[in-house]
Amino acid sequence: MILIGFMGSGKSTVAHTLSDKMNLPVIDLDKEVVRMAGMEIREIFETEGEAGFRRREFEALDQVGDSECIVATGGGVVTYAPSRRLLQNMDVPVVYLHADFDTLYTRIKDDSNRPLVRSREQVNALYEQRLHIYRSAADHEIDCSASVEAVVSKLLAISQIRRV
Ligand SMILES: Nc1ncnc2c1ncn2[C@@H]1O[C@H](COP(=O)(O)OP(=O)(O)O)[C@@H](O)[C@H]1O
Ligand SMILES: O=C(O)C1=C[C@@H](OP(=O)(O)O)[C@@H](O)[C@H](O)C1
Ligand SMILES: [Mg+2]
Repeated sequence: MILIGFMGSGKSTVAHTLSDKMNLPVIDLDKEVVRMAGMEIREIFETEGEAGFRRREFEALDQVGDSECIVATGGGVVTYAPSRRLLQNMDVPVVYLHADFDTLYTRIKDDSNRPLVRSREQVNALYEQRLHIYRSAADHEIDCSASVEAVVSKLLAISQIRRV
């Protein structure tokens, strides 16, 4: 299962709970990029720009291949066409974690680890730009403004559907 959605939708958090329940490993693409680059995300953005980060994120996604796991993507993975194509070609459900902007912004506004979290207006513009891309890239959409446990239950239900 591949989790997509805006920053703060809980992809990294719920991937871990889901992995415990499904007994599958987690791949958090941000962590893979950091590991493969030997640099923090902020450092990659500073030295290589967002374009460099997207290429590294693509390489990390490409390495997932067909391994059975829970993938927590970074919120911008869908903005890079080669990564979108990879997502499309992976034979696992892609789930979009959706919430309204205020819910997400409250979760991320004080976290300095995300270079694209700038002013509220800038982050809101990014959210508006990306909404339709998430929807067109996903097989399923769930509301992630509920508790982590509730979100995980919905994801478990989706994983059951696809197994039949
Ligand atoms: N369902 C939820 N309800 C409340 N807070 C959440 C929920 N999911 C995630 N969070 C919190 O939001 C922040 C961002 O979560 P994270 O998993 O890093 O999101 P993402 O990987 O999608 O950017 C974290 O502080 C996390 O604890
Ligand atoms: O939305 C984005 O462009 C980004 C989201 C981040 O991941 P999370 O969605 O896990 O915060 C991380 O990949 C990077 O800061 C860029
Ligand atoms: Mg994350």
